[in-house]
Amino acid sequence: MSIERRSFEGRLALAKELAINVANHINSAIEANGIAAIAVSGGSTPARFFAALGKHKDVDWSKVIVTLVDERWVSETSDRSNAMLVNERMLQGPAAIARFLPLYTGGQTPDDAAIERTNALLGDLPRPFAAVILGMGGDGHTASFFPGGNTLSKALSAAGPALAIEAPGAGEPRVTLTLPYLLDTDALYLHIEGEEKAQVLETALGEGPVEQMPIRAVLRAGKPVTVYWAP
Ligand SMILES: O=C1O[C@H](COP(=O)(O)O)[C@@H](O)[C@H](O)[C@H]1O
Repeated sequence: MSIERRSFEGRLALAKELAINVANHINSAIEANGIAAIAVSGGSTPARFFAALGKHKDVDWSKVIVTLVDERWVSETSDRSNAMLVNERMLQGPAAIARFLPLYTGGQTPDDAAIERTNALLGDLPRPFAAVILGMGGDGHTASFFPGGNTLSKALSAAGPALAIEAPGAGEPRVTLTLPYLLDTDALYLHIEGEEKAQVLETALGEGPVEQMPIRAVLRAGKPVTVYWAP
């Protein structure tokens, strides 16, 4: 495992520092390739980080593509939508001109046709990502790699880009980028907050099956991961 840990006294300080680092990765990718893509997580944790990143005036946001590592299969007007969080918190001010590629592409369920639409959209992404920022749930899921996921094994091994997944703890059906697709990135971060998640990470770093705590697939992939944590 190649894991660097960075701990902060407060969540705002973490958000600002993570935003500086991600902005630097974006700028390096733009300098090298003229364009940069990042994949971000949803849920509740990234809100402060999104706000901090979106304020960066040193980024040429017209050359940035933002997508999600995973999405709940709900419309962008739902308060469960990860896209809504990105739009409301990050894609404001300087970052409003960035291009956003959603994973939810309409319809009741992420059936084959819907995932085909998602994958067609993702075809516009430059590779590798400039940065991928993962989160983690209290059950050890990351992206939508949930314990008990009906397509978990494929999600952890397929080239991707995206596939549908359902799991008892996931709420709605979901779409997730696959692990190999996410690992094709210049920089990989895991952003977690709170004592409970610190404990979950400790457990995940120990021995045990990936199926029980799918975050282990990331931690064991051999790709350097920087963990950002604040209480
Ligand atoms: O459902 C999800 O949960 C995880 C963790 O979210 P948090 O609310 O505990 O921060 C998130 O990383 C993932 O993107 C999201 O879809």
